[in-house]
Amino acid sequence: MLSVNDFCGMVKYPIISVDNLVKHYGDFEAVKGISFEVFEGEIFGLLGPNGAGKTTTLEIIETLRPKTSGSVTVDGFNIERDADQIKQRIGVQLQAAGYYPNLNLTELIELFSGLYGIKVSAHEMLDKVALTDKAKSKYKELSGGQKQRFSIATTLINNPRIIFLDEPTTGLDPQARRNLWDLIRQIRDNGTTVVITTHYMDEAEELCDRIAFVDGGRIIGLDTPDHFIDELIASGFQRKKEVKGANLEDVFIAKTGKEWKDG
Ligand SMILES: Nc1ncnc2c1ncn2[C@@H]1O[C@H](COP(=O)(O)OP(=O)(O)OP(=O)(O)O)[C@@H](O)[C@H]1O
Repeated sequence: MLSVNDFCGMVKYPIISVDNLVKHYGDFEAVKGISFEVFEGEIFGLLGPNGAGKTTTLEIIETLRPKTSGSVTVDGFNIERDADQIKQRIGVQLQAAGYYPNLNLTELIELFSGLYGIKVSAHEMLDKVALTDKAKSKYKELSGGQKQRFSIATTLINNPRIIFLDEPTTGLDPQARRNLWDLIRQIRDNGTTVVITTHYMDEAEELCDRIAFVDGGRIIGLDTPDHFIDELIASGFQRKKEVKGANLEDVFIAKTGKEWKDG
């Protein structure tokens, strides 16, 4: 039966629930009892400085690292009891070091799909990330932006419900970053929930539907970027200097264009 909320389009299914999660590395408490939910179909950002505990939290949710205490469910499955079901439903961006140097992109996609025990069209996967013209290239021959796009393609092979991207735009130039944001939005719009970590404030503001600020192993705020900013302004905050309606990056993009420059 449909609820009133269904008619308003307001029903939000918590596809990830993290409750009082704690992680110790020896005597050091890296994650100090954090709780949050990620809703189906959103881009959710964990935003914070180096060492805040973002990657640790992500790896526990991905079932790649054991927790110390607390509970985590992913699409209704428990990270300890149902790790296999969770792995089938998620896509995780792999580290570059994991790619076989002598295989081309088509062969790598075929290899990964074989590991999942499924058959996908390598051309279709590369098309999703605008890399069909690099189908015969080796990973090491790609630019930074192309490498990131390829690694995002590998997260989509098993048609996951959720993908996890750990600092996906680090080291990219402005065009490549903006193009990657477009790609991530497109993935969200096609129905996949996206969880990203970043320490770039502009990236979180531009890309994320909701963000959790993580600092020293704790969540110190969770909201939409708009609400965070409105709340700060309502509290009387004013920038010291009037900010111009554009910045140097906008000038650069306007002068150089926004097409795939790295291809
Ligand atoms: N395997 C480990 N053994 C011991 N300490 C660790 C380990 N992994 C991470 N830490 C520590 O836990 C804390 C959180 O690390 P984590 O990588 O989760 O942070 P982060 O927010 O992802 O940072 P970054 O943005 O630098 O990736 C850091 O102080 C880090 O040194």
